[in-house]
Amino acid sequence: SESESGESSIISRFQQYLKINTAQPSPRYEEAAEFLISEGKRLSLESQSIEFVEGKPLVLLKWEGTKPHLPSIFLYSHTDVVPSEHSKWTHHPFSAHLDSQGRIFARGSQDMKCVGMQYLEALRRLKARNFHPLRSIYLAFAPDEEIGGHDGAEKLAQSEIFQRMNVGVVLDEGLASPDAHYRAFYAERSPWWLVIKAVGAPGHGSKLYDNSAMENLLKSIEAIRRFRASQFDLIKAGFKAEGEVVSVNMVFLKAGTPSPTGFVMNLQPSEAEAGFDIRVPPTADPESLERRIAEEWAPSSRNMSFSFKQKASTHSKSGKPLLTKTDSSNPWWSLLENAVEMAGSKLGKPEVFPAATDARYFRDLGLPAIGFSPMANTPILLHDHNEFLHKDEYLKGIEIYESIIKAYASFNDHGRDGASKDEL
Ligand SMILES: CSCC[C@H](NC(C)=O)C(=O)O
Ligand SMILES: [Zn+2]
Ligand SMILES: [Zn+2]
Repeated sequence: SESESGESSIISRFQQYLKINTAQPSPRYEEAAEFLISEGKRLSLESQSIEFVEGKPLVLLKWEGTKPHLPSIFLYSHTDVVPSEHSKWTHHPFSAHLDSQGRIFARGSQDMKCVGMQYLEALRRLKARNFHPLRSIYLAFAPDEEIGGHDGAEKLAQSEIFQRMNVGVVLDEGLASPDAHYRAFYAERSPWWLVIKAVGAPGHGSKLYDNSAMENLLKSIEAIRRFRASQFDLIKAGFKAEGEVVSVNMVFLKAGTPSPTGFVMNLQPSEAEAGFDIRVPPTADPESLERRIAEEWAPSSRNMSFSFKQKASTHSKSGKPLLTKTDSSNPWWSLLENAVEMAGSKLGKPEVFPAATDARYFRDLGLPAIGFSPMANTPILLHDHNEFLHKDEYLKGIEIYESIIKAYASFNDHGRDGASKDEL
């Protein structure tokens, strides 16, 4: 109806979703699921709420195609958001405040409640225009992306439900673009969360001797910093994009002998630890990085050991790097590019997502997955204070998805995309 398709009701539905506090570590998943299912029903979509893990519903909506045997279109989003420091925001992060400039402030406005609602709004428009998809369209609203996706996307990807969906292509989140081009991601860097530990003889704080735990750890930190600088230099010189180098950042340091007043100042401790968030692009050689860690960063010859808190693989089980093709062998990429152009916009150069998204679970199955959040002319504010999205960008994004979904759901290459599944 006119009232449902008007700008103010579109924005108010977005605000309604944003106001549901789904922040980790205790997201209100039930409330979000209830809202999404009722929205799905208003659009006459088939809906189900799946609890792979109790209390963590994943909402799955379906618009059946007229050729339901063709591989389906899978529109993915996560419902959880990261926590926020309320006092540092100009508007409360769950108020979804619309300011006089048209900006909507909320945690999740960019990451990624915008995308989830834009999918729904695009379907609403397609239905209003009497569009009939050839391929079935699935929408998933999944829990727990922000804490690794193990109880959400990972379980879905491994489920029989997912197999039966016969997915041909996956859309998941991307990043905002400060310029007029939209960004699209064909791969992502794999997180390796490394902890290195040094041990050494304790001793008097005044004594110079070799092989103390602190000295051993510092040698590693120096080597790691040199490597970090070499990678960062490639970006600074313009040779590589952010997602194309190995990033290493120290995220904790743990050493010293505690005392009631702080730390004991004249004792060299016998243990010292440091943690690093490392991100490995799919084009890097993971074995050479592993060797570097074992031989230079945590060599047992220097009384060091290491472990991983997380070590996502850069390659599939069959040994292929986890990346979605962007050349002519992947029709979904050019369909996306064309659909964005049809809607009057442009895509930038294909990129590697610098962090991790749930798309990795679907690429791991051999499926083409594209990271795309239609936010142009927008500062990148995911996980930041005062995350916002301008309402005009949000509305434009709906048109973009309308164009993409129409192209994807109408694409008929006579079943060949099903056969090429293994090639990503
Ligand atoms: C390994 S699960 C953590 C996922 C998180 N994703 C984003 C987009 O911030 C990250 O890359 O740290
Ligand atoms: Zn996200
Ligand atoms: Zn996030």
